[in-house]
Amino acid sequence: MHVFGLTGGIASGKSTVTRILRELGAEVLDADVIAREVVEPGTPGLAAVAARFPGVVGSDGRLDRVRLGARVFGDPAERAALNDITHPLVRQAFMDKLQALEERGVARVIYDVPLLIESGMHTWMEAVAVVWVPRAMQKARLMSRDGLDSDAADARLAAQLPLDDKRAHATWVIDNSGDLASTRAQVEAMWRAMLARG
Ligand SMILES: CC(C)(COP(=O)(O)OP(=O)(O)OC[C@H]1O[C@@H](n2cnc3c(N)ncnc32)[C@H](O)[C@@H]1O)[C@@H](O)C(=O)NCCC(=O)NCCS
Ligand SMILES: Nc1ncnc2c1ncn2[C@@H]1O[C@H](COP(=O)(O)OP(=O)(O)OP(=O)(O)O)[C@@H](O)[C@H]1O
Repeated sequence: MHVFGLTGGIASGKSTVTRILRELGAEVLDADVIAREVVEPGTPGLAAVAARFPGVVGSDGRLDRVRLGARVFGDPAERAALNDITHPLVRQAFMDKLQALEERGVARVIYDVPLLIESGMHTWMEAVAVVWVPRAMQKARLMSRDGLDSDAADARLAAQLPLDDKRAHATWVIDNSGDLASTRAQVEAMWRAMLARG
């Protein structure tokens, strides 16, 4: 099975690229979705997060993501503590899903991971796609999509390697600074290249 990594930065356009890939018939696994599954109510993941970060589970038994985000995005040590809990769980769940897809005979899988390069997981991938935009555009899209002020956007951007550094690891760079038609054309070319690998 071919396993390709897809990454970018917050609000760089990974979801947009993923949507196009799925339309083309690609099987895409999303680390943000898996990261939510491993902290669903009743999971060992949520128990571990709750033990390390008191007060982040609401009265409904669900993770209060806004409160936890406020604790970790501006604080590298707290973020590292959260990553130490969640990342091994996300990795294991990804491996389980990959195995299930392999058993179904799926030939290629794309794994969408915001922190692919920060976590070193890009080295497991056959090839890597980076969804890139200039930093000022990334910040503007982040502020407008999530309703963040400038400081909150900067805190989230500072929690990730800059896109200009990530693109150095890319087999394919998708430049998402143009219109959606331009992005679509690049994604279609990349998908053809993935198919051509057999
Ligand atoms: C801190 C949490 C609760 C904030 O939740 P929220 O709903 O606001 O954001 P969401 O999960 O949708 O993430 C949005 C984006 O934030 C960035 N991000 C998320 N977690 C991290 C992190 N630990 N470090 C740096 N950036 C991160 C990613 O670009 C992600 O796409 C949540 O992101 C979380 O539990 N993070 C830890 C798990 C993780 O590392 N996930 C990333 C994929 S492995
Ligand atoms: N080519 C484009 N032109 C204009 N706006 C765009 C383009 N691509 C994405 N956007 C907008 O930018 C924002 C970020 O895009 P998207 O949600 O796809 O990013 P993402 O990388 O998946 O972000 P995250 O990892 O934070 O979920 C969205 O509001 C989206 O509608």
